[in-house]
Amino acid sequence: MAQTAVMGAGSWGTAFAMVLADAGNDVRLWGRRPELCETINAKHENSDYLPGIALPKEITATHDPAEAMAGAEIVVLAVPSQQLRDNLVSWSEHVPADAVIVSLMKGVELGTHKRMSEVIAEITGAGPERIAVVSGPNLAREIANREPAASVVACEDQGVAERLQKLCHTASFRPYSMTDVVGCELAGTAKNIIGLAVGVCVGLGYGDNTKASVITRGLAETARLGAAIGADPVTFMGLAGMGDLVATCSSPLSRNRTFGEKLGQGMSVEEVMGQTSQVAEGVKSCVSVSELAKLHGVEMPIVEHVAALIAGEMSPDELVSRLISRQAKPETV
Ligand SMILES: NC(=O)C1=CN([C@@H]2O[C@H](COP(=O)(O)OP(=O)(O)OC[C@H]3O[C@@H](n4cnc5c(N)ncnc54)[C@H](O)[C@@H]3O)[C@@H](O)[C@H]2O)C=CC1
Ligand SMILES: O=C(CO)COP(=O)(O)O
Repeated sequence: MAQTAVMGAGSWGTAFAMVLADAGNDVRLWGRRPELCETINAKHENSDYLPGIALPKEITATHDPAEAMAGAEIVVLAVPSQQLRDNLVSWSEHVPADAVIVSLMKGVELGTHKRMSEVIAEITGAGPERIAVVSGPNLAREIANREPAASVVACEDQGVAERLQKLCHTASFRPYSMTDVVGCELAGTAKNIIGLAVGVCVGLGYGDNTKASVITRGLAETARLGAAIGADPVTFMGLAGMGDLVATCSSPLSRNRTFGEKLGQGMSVEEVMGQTSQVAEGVKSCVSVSELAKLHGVEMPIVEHVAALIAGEMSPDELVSRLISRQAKPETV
């Protein structure tokens, strides 16, 4: 068992802190707002993000990053992807030199096109044997309700992945280990964008054939970019790929799918933003992933159309009709 720090007390940071505590670890949860930390410590509940869920007593919250990470063997990062860089710059002096840094985030940075593990390596100087990713079909509320689910722990060092796997294996959470960090991160990021597209179709009133078509072709274009950036193609068939895509695209709990659904119903991006208190990563990552694909000469039509929709360059109806009327071709990845 280990001393762990979870940096980010939103829905997934808190739910994953529960997983770590259930697995027998000591958990310090860093929260941005002191008053939320006080409530968590006093009431053992994160009333803002997971209301009604009793947190294990082993979780203590703090607003002080130095206190959160003091002596931590495992540092878990759970803030919105576009906010990671700024936070990590201010936290890096407190990250213990030998701690394994675990990303829960599912996004690609705007401007740099870097995956979160690349941002972590750049800012902390940690080598690949100290950087890991957890990703899979893990909607925070279901995990916090201790509904059974599987996930993937990826680290280039298989031994480190296996250690983390043991540290977060509980009676309801079953992690698998793997070494494909690139594939895991890309799959997690792209599924948010495909989830937005599926949500748009749901909002327009389309049914399961449409959803399944977008999911399947979404996975194909994700795997295409994966092949270009060095991912293992098998990852896209696994929990971080197909698994997470199905969970996100099927569930009303998904913020990305819900965001898309509201767009499909006719709301503007600004209107939906105004109603959304939690992060829908695909809204930003559609731009960075679309640019990354272009840099690698890879076509990602669904991602590109979602980026155009978010930029206000096309309507939900146009998104669907333009994708359907693309030139006919063989079904290849
Ligand atoms: N919620 C879920 O079901 C899952 C989320 N994820 C990923 O985990 C990451 C975190 O997501 P959630 O916890 O769900 O998001 P959230 O929106 O529920 O919470 C985000 C947390 O980051 C904090 N935050 C926001 N802006 C910040 C800033 N500028 N500086 C520092 N902290 C800031 C918020 O106060 C909050 O504590 C995302 O990349 C998401 O895609 C991954 C798997 C499941
Ligand atoms: O990543 C998730 C489930 O695995 C959560 O999806 P949303 O961010 O769309 O809610």
